[in-house]
Amino acid sequence: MDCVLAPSAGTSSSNFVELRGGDGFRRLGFSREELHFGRQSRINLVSCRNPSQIHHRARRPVVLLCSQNANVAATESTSVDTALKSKGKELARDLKGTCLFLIGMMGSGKSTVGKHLSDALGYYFFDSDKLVEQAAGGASVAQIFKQSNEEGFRDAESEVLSQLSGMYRLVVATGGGAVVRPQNWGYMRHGITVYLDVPLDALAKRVVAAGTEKRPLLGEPQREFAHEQTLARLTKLYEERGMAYKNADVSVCLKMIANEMNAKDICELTPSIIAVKIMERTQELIRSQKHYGSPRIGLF
Ligand SMILES: Nc1ncnc2c1ncn2[C@@H]1O[C@H](COP(=O)(O)OP(=O)(O)O)[C@@H](O)[C@H]1O
Ligand SMILES: O=C(O)C1=C[C@@H](OP(=O)(O)O)[C@@H](O)[C@H](O)C1
Repeated sequence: MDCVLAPSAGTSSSNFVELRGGDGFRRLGFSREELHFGRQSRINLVSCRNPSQIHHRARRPVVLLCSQNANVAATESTSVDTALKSKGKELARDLKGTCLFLIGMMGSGKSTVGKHLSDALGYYFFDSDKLVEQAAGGASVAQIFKQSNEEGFRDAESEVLSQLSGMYRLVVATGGGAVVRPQNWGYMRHGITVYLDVPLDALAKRVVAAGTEKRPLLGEPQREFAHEQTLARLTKLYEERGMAYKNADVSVCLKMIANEMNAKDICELTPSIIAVKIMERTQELIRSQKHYGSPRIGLF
């Protein structure tokens, strides 16, 4: 189904989110309650059938894929699938609608793992880069960097995170650099932040394989030195941001998981396995916080 995240027509003070399917809003039957918006949120759900009526500082409405029902490839073993489902049900009960914000370096798997996670939890999945692109009228992240510099991209990213922070039952894949702005932590702290800690060498392999053109901060490496040059860029970025990632509520270190599972390499850790590990660690956090009393769980 498509999801439109956009401010309300004609006013700048109140925003809204609309979920709609190909057959229209009503048919899918989403209600304010089903979308689980916070009462204090600036975002109000309204029913609007014509997104072209929506204006926001002359930007087009944000249209994104909301992949709660997306087909996550069913290529993994039944036991992992079973663990994913049962852990998902358990954790969803504990979370009480609290959102999960995935943070980590480019290529750490925030989007890939996030979709499995949202599927297991029965949550909606949002990719903040995609929202930023939609807000910019469909321009790619690379184009936005060119047109508005990194600062312009970061402003749009903060705006998206600000809007998402008022919602419930979301898994959000943030951009790798979202952690550098303190204000973004204020937004993400409405939910639980989960750091995907992946070795830099593996990140370099993944992003080179996926193509670096979608990630402008990696530049344009020469083909024959793509791995080395990308690794060098990632290492520099990590030196600048590594400490920020450590602020996450939950850290999932792939090397540690591989050790625990006696896996030879982190390559053996499929997105589903990682999603299960994230849910286990998040459940531990919630259960320990219940003991001390957490202001962030159970708002919903
Ligand atoms: N657990 C994994 N094992 C192998 N490849 C992965 C894994 N997670 C992600 N990838 C791959 O790495 C690349 C980057 O993943 P992506 O989810 O886009 O990362 P991010 O959203 O953190 O930038 C993609 O090509 C994806 O298929
Ligand atoms: O690390 C970063 O600063 C960035 C990461 C990218 O997202 P991914 O982490 O999804 O690749 C994207 O937001 C942009 O290219 C900047």
